[in-house]
This record gives sequence, C-alpha cells and structure tokens, in this order.
Amino acid sequence: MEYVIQADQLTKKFGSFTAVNAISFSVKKGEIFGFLGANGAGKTTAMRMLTGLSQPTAGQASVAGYDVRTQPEQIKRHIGYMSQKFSLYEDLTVGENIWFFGNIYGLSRSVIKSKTEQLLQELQIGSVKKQLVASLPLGWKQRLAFALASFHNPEIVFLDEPTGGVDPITRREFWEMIYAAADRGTTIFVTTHYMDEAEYCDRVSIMVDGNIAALDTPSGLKDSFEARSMDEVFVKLARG
Ligand SMILES: Nc1ncnc2c1ncn2[C@@H]1O[C@H](COP(=O)(O)OP(=O)(O)OP(=O)(O)O)[C@@H](O)[C@H]1O
Repeated sequence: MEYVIQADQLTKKFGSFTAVNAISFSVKKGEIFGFLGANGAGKTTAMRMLTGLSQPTAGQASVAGYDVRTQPEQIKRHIGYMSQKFSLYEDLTVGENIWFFGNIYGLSRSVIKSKTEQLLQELQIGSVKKQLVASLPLGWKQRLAFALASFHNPEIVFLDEPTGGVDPITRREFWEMIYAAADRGTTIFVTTHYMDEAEYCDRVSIMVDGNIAALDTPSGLKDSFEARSMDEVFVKLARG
C-alpha cells in the first residue's frame, strides 16, 4: 500500500491552547480523503501543517514522501492547494489567471499554451477566456480554481471548503472534477461542511476539539454510529 500522507502524533499549540492534538492517520495514493469537523475543530490548522505553511509543535508528518518539518519547500512543489478564499485574481481575465499560475509553477510558454487549451476545453469555458474572473458565476470560479491548483499535475491536491456557497447541483459538478483527478491517480484531501460531499469521499475523518474522533468509510461510520446519514454521524459525534 502506497501512502502519500502520513501523520504521526501531529500537534499544534498556540500558547497553552492545543488546536491540533497529536493526530495520526494515513492517506493512500488516489484516495479521496474527507477531513471534517465543526468550526474551530482544527482542520485548517492541520491542513496548514500538512501543506508546509506552518510548523508543527510536536509530532511529525510526511507528504508526498517529504517531511513537513524539514522539507516544506519540496512539499509545496508536489502539492496543489485551494484555500477557502481561492487564489484567483478577480481583476484578471480567465486567460491571464491561467498564465499567471503557469508562470508561478515555472512551466514553459509552450506547455502553458497547450495546457491552457486543454483546460478551457475540459471546463467548457473557452467562451469566457477573455472575461474578467469577477464576472463568472461562483461555481465556475471554483472549478477554475481547482483546475489551477492541479495545473502542475501535483500528487496531492488539498481543498479547504472548495464548494462554499453553491447549490448541490453545482457541488456535484465540482465533484465530477475531483473524481476525474482521483481516477488519474491524484490524491484528494478535502475539508467540507456539506454532508452530501462527505458521502462522496472514500474515507472520512471527523475532528472534534483538535482530536480525530472517528475515521472510516462513510458506510463504516454510519454502521458504527447506527446512523442513517453522515449528518447523523456528525451530530452524534459533535454532541459527544
Ligand atoms: N494563529 C492562531 N493563534 C491562536 N489560535 C488560533 C490560531 N489559528 C487558529 N487558532 C485557533 O485554533 C482553533 C482551530 O482553528 P482552525 O481554523 O484550525 O479550525 P477549523 O476546523 O479549520 O475551523 P473552520 O471550519 O472555521 O475553518 C480555533 O479555536 C482557532 O481559534
């Protein structure tokens, strides 16, 4: 079994407050791993450590084979990251955003050009290439942000609440892109508040107050909590 994320007793304290409390888990290559928890449970803090943006206080983790403590720069080159406030430039056109990201990732002009055409075709947004990103519907922006987080073919893509504020059908369209990426072997690590999305994951971990309180497949979790839906699992866990 090839694990692309391994966390061992990973911990983050802010002063005397423990935001992430010695969490341990592994994620397999090509897996869609859901990282759930109520507001303030510690998801973003854990994700920032895994993406090399923040140093752990204790414990360790490896991501794409690199150590989060000593090799954060290598990690950043091997992952994609889509944050809650995704990183598109609203005042640039779709085409300009694609060029901008291609340059950041250090891709050559010819590679950017061919990948741009491919991306516009896949997303079916060729008609808006010259439009400002600000003018696009939110669902389109989210799909573009995901495509750009994956533009350099990273091994793992981290998504922090990628589908906030859109309806279930638009979320479903976004998830079609996630499935396609996972089919190509990309590992997906995704935080979400939406329980329909939790059902789409291969495995789900649920954080409560800095701890991983449960981790299993959606059906395994429903069985062990005698719940009919992930919503019910979540409520039972959050209530303790
Ligand atoms: N830089 C910081 N300094 C002090 N406390 C922090 C800092 N960053 C986060 N925290 C605290 O750590 C806890 C976990 O925050 P975190 O943002 O990781 O939660 P979350 O699960 O991602 O929540 P959300 O769903 O709201 O994004 C919160 O109580 C938060 O106030």
